[in-house]
Amino acid sequence: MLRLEGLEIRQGDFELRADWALPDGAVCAVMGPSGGGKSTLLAVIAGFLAPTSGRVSWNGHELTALPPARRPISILFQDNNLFPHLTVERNLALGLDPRGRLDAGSRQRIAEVLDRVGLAGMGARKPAALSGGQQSRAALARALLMDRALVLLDEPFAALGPGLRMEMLDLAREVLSGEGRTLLMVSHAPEDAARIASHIVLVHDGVAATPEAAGPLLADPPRALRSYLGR
Ligand SMILES: Nc1ncnc2c1ncn2[C@@H]1O[C@H](COP(=O)(O)OP(=O)(O)OP(=O)(O)O)[C@@H](O)[C@H]1O
Repeated sequence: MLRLEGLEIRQGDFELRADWALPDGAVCAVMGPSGGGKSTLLAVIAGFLAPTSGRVSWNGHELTALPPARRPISILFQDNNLFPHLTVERNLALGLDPRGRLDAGSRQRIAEVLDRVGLAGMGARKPAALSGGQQSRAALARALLMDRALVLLDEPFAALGPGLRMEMLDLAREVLSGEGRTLLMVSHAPEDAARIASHIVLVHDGVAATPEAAGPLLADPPRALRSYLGR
């Protein structure tokens, strides 16, 4: 279980607090106005930014002082973070091993996940030879190979058209949250949350609020969420 205890983040004039836990297996959308602190919250959970005070823990183990690579977390951001000079297979190998070594076993596992995300046979291509949607699939495959219990997604599919975005959200839920992993996803689009989220964290006015069940919250949004949703 992801737990944020007495978390405080300060950057210049900006302040954000959070104090909650997220149930295992949740697909949680992080929503709120621009500049509210959604990406900052994910950066602290991932370990790219240290909080001013408070703790981040996973299943009772404190993560606050651990570097990103030692946290049980994989990350999927909008630019996909695929290395342009490496083949898809090599890019994925980096999800298995920091040096990206390839042996028969890793080749087999990579072929399996490529198949699972609909990219069978495309391992030898470089990212530039893939469409935007296929690049998103490759990044998803790498997150899947990393096999970490918590997956952070920061608007991973924002550059895709609406139909393809929904397809990728469905695929992300299907392949990433299938084995009890917890997903935390920043999104600007309420339809993304309505599509896959079990929970919503509303980030506004300096607070990342306790996760709430997505269905009731979207059906009867509080004022802060209403104005964000444009209702
Ligand atoms: N290094 C920094 N120093 C001071 N303030 C910063 C720094 N980095 C970010 N901020 C501020 O922190 C606040 C939160 O930014 P953040 O990117 O987390 O918001 P967001 O909710 O993800 O926004 P958006 O939806 O526009 O992506 C913003 O007001 C931003 O200006």
